[in-house]
Amino acid sequence: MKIGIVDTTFSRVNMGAMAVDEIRRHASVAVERITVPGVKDLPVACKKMIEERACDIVMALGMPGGVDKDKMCAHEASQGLIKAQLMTNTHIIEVFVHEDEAKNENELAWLAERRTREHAVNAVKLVLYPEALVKEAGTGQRQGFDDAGPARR
Ligand SMILES: Cc1nc2c(=O)[nH]c(=O)nc-2n(C[C@H](O)[C@H](O)[C@H](O)CO)c1C
Repeated sequence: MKIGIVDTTFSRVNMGAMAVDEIRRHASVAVERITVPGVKDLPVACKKMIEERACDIVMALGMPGGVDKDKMCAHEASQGLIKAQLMTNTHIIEVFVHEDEAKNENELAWLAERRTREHAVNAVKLVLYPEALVKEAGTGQRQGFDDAGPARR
């Protein structure tokens, strides 16, 4: 079992290091990591992780900036990641933390760490313990900010 981690230098938080650390806390698996400049470089890097480095799942970690051009880049990157998943029949967990989700630098760093770590656990569950995710179905999980919880009537 091997998990790939791809992150970016554009990000203001070392999301890759956090992902590796969290995976190590939950599973004894091989981890491959590479860093690319920005989110639009993630799709091909993730595809290479799957096809050339035999990863069973990959985390794509990125931080889109707050201006319209950044949001466009993030959307394009997202589409590339979906395409890479379909081409390889392999999950790529997209972990994007938009700079404007946070009200200040402190919250940005906190949010990036929490979302990265929670999605790292999701990646481990997807490949090693898929039944654990079935148990969480419909529970309104969120990665980063608080869970929404199940809707009640
Ligand atoms: C405008 C822009 N915005 C972002 C961003 O918000 N977040 C990010 O990670 N990368 C951005 N980039 C860089 C591109 O993703 C990519 O790295 C370059 O176009 C080189 O391929 C660009 C060019």
